[in-house]
Amino acid sequence: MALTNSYLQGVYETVQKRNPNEPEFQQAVYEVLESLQPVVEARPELEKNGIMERIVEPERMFMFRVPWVDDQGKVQVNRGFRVQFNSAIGPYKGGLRLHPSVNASVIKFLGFEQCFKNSLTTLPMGGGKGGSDFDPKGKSDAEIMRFCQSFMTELCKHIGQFTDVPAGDIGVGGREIGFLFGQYKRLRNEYTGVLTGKGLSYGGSLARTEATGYGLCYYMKEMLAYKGTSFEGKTVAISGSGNVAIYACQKATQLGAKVVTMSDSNGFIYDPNGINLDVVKDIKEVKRGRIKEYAERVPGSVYTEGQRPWGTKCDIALPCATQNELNEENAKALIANGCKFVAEGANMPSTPEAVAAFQAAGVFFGPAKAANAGGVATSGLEMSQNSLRLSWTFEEVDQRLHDIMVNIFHTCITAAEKYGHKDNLVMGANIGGFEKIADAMLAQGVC
Ligand SMILES: NC(=O)C1=CN([C@@H]2O[C@H](COP(=O)(O)OP(=O)(O)OC[C@H]3O[C@@H](n4cnc5c(N)ncnc54)[C@H](O)[C@@H]3O)[C@@H](O)[C@H]2O)C=CC1
Ligand SMILES: O=C(O)CCC(=O)C(=O)O
Repeated sequence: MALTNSYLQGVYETVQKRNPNEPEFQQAVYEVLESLQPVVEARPELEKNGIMERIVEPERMFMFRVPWVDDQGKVQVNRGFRVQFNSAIGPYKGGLRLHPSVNASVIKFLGFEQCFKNSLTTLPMGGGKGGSDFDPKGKSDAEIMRFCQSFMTELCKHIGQFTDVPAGDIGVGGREIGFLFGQYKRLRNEYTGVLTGKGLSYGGSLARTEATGYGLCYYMKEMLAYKGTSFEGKTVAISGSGNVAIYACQKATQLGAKVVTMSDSNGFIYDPNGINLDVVKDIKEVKRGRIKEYAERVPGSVYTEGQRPWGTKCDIALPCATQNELNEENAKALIANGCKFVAEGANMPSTPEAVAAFQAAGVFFGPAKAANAGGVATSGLEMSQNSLRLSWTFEEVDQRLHDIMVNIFHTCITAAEKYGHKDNLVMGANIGGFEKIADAMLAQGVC
């Protein structure tokens, strides 16, 4: 599909002019505007009230200096960001990413996507995102702590449990959230649910660690059931070996599939016997090492340097590493190898050309903002538990996560069908996420 609606073309041209040199942000906006064409045509009040012009412009974004001292006593300086994109349906909510590739474009694309994702969960959360170009790779625990404390020293002026609630993303897990929480508490002298993904001893939720990967598999389970099949006996290719990839691998295996690949930014491993997650967790969560060590430890597995896993024969692909990690050529290789189902665990891992290739070949494709919404949904459940001053059991949180993912799938199916694009989950996710935000913006006047 192309962007042919003249109103939306104008909105997109303004985005290009206002955000030059921001390819990821432009890519994310283009896809959403493309999907929303039938909605804008059916609902003239959206144009009259400037909803589209407003929804593509962040409410607020700030950038700040993050100075910290390394283990040699030298001062280092990184750049911090937070975008507070849209608060129509709740306080800003979204993760913090620590990776050298972080810049304004990456943070804005992630914040924009987060608005629609959070809306799909049905929980009251607006969209935000943040991070820094700090590279945690090879840093000591003490360096990570000093960086996190410096980052929070500025961030704490702008967030709060009713304003903006950050969480983890690439490079931010339990260790970092702990350091960030400690510094917020110290500076603000308040003990509140200002972050999610917290440790269980200080207000975290059971199942938040597993939630994005598990949620991805619950979404895929519905995709498979809709087409009359299941995970049982299927071969799955996963990219990444971080939080999302690890728990996607665990749940897919529990549901009867065999996961044969995982990766990191250096290369991928192939294990024809099914990935041994204990080994991956030891490498990635304990030793913080590289995935190639897996092939050194597990007989029969192979490591391929400098490649992604998409040339592997599989029924299901779950990209769980990073944006634009699966291009048109990769999509064609997956299709040629018999892959029939794809759901995105990472944010925007497939390029637009890859998505088009999947859809043209009849591959059932679940986009990130629906398929990986289980993480933020469970963050929403962590916020609920913090407000209630109660903790739910693992089973209770997992059941709620499951039900939310099933509901998101059916929201996508219904929204796509309503606007004449049956089974197009990209259209369904964008439309389903958009309508609640648009209705809230219309109700709240020009703001
Ligand atoms: N953690 C969460 O709850 C959620 C994460 N996501 C998305 O899932 C993806 C993965 O995040 P996490 O697992 O949390 O992060 P993580 O830091 O635990 O793991 C990131 C993984 O991606 C790999 N990676 C990073 N850059 C890469 C590159 N350029 N090429 C290949 N691999 C690369 C890393 O080696 C690692 O395996 C990201 O796109 C993130 O935005 C989406 C929803 C929620
Ligand atoms: O749990 C959260 O608040 C954010 C998760 C996240 O960053 C994402 O959904 O991309």
